[in-house]
Amino acid sequence: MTIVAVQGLAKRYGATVALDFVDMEITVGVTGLLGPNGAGKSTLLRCLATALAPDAGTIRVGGLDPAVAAQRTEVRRRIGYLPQNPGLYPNFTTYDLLDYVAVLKEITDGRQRRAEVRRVLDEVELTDRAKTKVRKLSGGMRQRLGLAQALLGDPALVVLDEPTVGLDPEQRMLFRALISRLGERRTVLLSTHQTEDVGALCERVVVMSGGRVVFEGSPRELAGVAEGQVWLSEQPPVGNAAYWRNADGFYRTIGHQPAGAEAARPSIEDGYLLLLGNAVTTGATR
Ligand SMILES: Nc1ncnc2c1ncn2[C@@H]1O[C@H](COP(=O)(O)OP(=O)(O)OP(=O)(O)O)[C@@H](O)[C@H]1O
Repeated sequence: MTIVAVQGLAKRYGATVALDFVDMEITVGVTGLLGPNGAGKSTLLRCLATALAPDAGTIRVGGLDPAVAAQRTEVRRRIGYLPQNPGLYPNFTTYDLLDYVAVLKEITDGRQRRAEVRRVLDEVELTDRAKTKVRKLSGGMRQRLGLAQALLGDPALVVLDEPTVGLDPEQRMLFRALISRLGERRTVLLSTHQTEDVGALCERVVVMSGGRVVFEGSPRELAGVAEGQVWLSEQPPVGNAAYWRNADGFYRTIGHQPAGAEAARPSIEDGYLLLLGNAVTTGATR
C-alpha cells in the first residue's frame, strides 16, 4: 500500500538544484534513502515533513496534500520527523523535553500526555533516564531521545535523517533494533550513508544522486547491479581503477575482470558504488 506519493518534486536553493523533479512511492515497512553528500536526501525529507515547501511538484501522505493549509495539520500529525541535528535543549530533562514537544504536538490533556511520554520513553528504552538532563546523555541516548520525540502521537510515517551517523557500533546496533521494530507496523523512511544500515533494516531502497532518483528496488536488487562485476584476486589487480583489501587479505575490485581474479558475490555497497560511478579508496582495508 502506498503511504507517500511524490511526483515531480523540485527544489532549488539559489542556483543549486537540490531536487530535480523527483518521483517516488513509499510503502509500509522500512525504506532506505541512500545517496552521497548533497544528493538531496535532507531536502526531500524536509519537504515530506512539511518543514520546507517545494518549488514544484506534489506530495501526498496517506492521500492528504500538505500544500493545502486545511490538510497540513493532519499531515503533520501523521508524520514523526527526526532531523539531522534535532537541537535538543541541553538543560531539559529527558522527560521534560518530551513533555514539551508533546505540548507542541497538541497533546493537551495532561494525563494523556504523561502516558504518551512514558510510552515513547519505553519504546526507545530510555525510561531509566527520564530524569537525566539532555546534556548528560551519551550520543546514542540523545539520538534515541530524538527518535522518541518523533514517535510522540504515534505517527504512521516516521522520517529519520541519518539517525545512525556518529554512533559507535554498539549504539548503532541498538538503534537498528529499534528502527527494525518500528518498521513492523509503521512506514519508516530512513536516510543514510551506510549501506550496512540498508542491508540490515530495509525492505526497499531508493538511491538519490544529484537531486534525482537513480535506483528504486530491494537491497538484493541493488547488490544485483554489480552482478558479474566484482572480483577477488590474490595479487593487486593491474589496470582496474580502484581496489581494496578485504578481511581475508584478498584484493576486491569492481569493474573489468583482472587477470587471475575470481568472481565474488556483490554486496549492496558494490551495487551502490557502481551505480554512482564512485571512486573507491585504493588500498583501504574493508
Ligand atoms: N539551506 C540551504 N541553502 C543553500 N543550499 C542548500 C541548503 N540546504 C541544502 N543545500 C544544498 O542543496 C543540495 C542538496 O542538499 P541536501 O542537504 O538535501 O543533501 P543530502 O543528500 O541530505 O546531503 P548530506 O548527506 O550531506 O546531508 C546540496 O548541494 C546542498 O549544498
